[in-house]
Amino acid sequence: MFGAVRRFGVSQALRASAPRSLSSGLAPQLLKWQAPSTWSPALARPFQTSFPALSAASAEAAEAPAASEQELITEFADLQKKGFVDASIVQNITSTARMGLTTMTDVQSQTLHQMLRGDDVLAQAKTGTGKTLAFLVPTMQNILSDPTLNTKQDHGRRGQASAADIRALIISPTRELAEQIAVEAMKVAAGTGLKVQTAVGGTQKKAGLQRIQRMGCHLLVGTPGRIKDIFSDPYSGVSAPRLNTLILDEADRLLDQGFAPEVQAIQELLPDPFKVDRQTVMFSATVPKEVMQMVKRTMKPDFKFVKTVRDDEVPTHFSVPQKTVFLRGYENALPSILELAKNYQARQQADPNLRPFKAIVYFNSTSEVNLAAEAFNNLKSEPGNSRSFSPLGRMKLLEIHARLSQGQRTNSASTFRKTPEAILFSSDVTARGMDFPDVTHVLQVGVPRDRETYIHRLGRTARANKTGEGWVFLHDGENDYYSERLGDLPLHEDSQSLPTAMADMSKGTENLSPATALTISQMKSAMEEVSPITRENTYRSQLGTLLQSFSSKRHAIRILNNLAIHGYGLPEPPAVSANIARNLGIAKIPELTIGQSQHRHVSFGQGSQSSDRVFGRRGSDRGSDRGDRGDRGFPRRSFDRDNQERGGRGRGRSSGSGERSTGFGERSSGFGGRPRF
Ligand SMILES: Nc1ncnc2c1ncn2[C@@H]1O[C@H](COP(=O)(O)OP(=O)(O)OP(=O)(O)O)[C@@H](O)[C@H]1O
Repeated sequence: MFGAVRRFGVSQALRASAPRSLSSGLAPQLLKWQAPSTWSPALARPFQTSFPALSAASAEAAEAPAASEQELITEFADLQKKGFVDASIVQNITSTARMGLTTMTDVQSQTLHQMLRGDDVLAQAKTGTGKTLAFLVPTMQNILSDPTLNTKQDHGRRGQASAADIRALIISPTRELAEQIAVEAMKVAAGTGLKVQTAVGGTQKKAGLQRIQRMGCHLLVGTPGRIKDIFSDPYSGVSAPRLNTLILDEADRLLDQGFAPEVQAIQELLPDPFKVDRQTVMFSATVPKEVMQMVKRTMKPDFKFVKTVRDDEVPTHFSVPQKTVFLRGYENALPSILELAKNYQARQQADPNLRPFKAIVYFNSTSEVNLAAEAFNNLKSEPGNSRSFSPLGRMKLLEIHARLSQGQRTNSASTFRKTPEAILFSSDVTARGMDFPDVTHVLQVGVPRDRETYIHRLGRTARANKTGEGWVFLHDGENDYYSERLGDLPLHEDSQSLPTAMADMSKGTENLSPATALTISQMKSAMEEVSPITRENTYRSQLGTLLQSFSSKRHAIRILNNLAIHGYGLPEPPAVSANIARNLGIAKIPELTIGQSQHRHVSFGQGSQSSDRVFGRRGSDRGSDRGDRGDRGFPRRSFDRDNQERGGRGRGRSSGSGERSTGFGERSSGFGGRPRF
């Protein structure tokens, strides 16, 4: 009987049993969580549900053979054979014409019974190990088994579903991830009659609501802002009076301070768990300690913690070489990336077994993403010859970040997904959960804001048992910050592969090898084609982020100034408003130019004598509060929480969701915003 064991009548023997070890050799850990000493019954009251009176389904459940529930199932086909999961679902997964999967991953096997049973589950497994299917399959099965949906009669023709039929809600921190989960859910649900709908920001709310009303919905996937919006709107026509499953994908992100208020608000808008029992499920590759407190407060006290990564094991994949390149200056970063791509292409031409170069390049601010994408798109194999081809041939060069419209974001993501050879310049909008096939390289410029960000970004490669490489590009001066955050990860310094990384960009190219000289000239020439306003604004936006990576602010500004001149080809470092300088605590640093600037086209080597006119005086915080207003194009507000539901250039904050707006240092994902509960 499909899903018969859900929620009801779970035997103590079953609860106490631990699963067998999997073939992977990893010792699986199933931790039955004890109510922590800090756990307060009053606080958790809504989640301490006494189980509802037995229904017809529960009577069936009581009869379900407990022994089979304990069995660790590792083949998808066995889910059907042993009566745990509906045949259509299993066929959708196993059929070679569809998903073509045979063996379950550790996290899929080890969460199955708890999920089917309706337990609260926290699952931690490495990136790219199939967590999405791990929560989708049992959740869908539970919906199919729900007696109140009268599924058996309706099976395969559940066209009459209504907008009030939502049984499961999946929340994801990003729009792209929500869409991706929904696409996977629809594949799994094909032919079952289950209705999957999405509710994400950046799309037309009204059209989405009408779709849900017209077609009905059993499983809703969305982003926090839009979900909250829908459930708090009495006129939305969409409600979930019988919702009994709440899933937080990328749970640690959803419980951090940027999202937690919205997620909590959503929980309050859901049916009273005293009246409608609710299973809460959380999945992520990372569960930092500080998030555990929040998890404990959100889940039932006896929730199950399924962990397929050992405490003493590094959380990244062994199969991914991870390299650190120390740069002479930040101006060497883009030429080094160009060199890496060209080198790989050359190797691939010689060795057809190598997969095409498909890389994601992460930066810590959206301005950097935009600048890098523009510069790479301007590349010419013969510097200065606009008719020459790109040195990267036909490689697609894409960008994605929150300052693009949702349409542009979706377009970039889907083009990157289907293009074999491409570079995606990205903010953290794609760092979590995105399943782009065949990514060969993940490159990170600058120290990521925290260890979790590094792990999730790196996880965009080497998914589903494939291989890949990770590279981090840093300035020498960031070493302390780097060691503090990533010191325990298996990163190895590579000082050989990329000579461009250590070239002195302030000098001519005479003493460099022809290949290095050409790469640098190509990059400098491409950068000159980018508008000076874009380059200047990128400098300003980097101030806030870079200052946090260096112990000496003055040192950071010198490094940034070198980048402005030798990397961005500006005649001198752009002026920064007095207000911003004061806020950042750098107003007294002599190397900082304070004031407003006028732009005109400039190119490498023109030097400061041909500089933009600078108003205000160097190293002074004089000037006025108007300073930042006068900086044309200055990113006035942070587009942090980059990976969230906002879209559209320059739109203001649309909800009180904890979005951090600092007005400077638009680090792409809320730098420093670790959750504190
Ligand atoms: N049992 C399986 N066997 C082989 N491939 C699988 C299996 N389950 C899922 N996959 C594939 O593995 C890829 C990664 O899956 P998924 O996106 O669910 O990973 P994840 O663990 O959620 O990763 P992340 O932590 O990055 O969110 C997908 O392409 C998916 O189709």
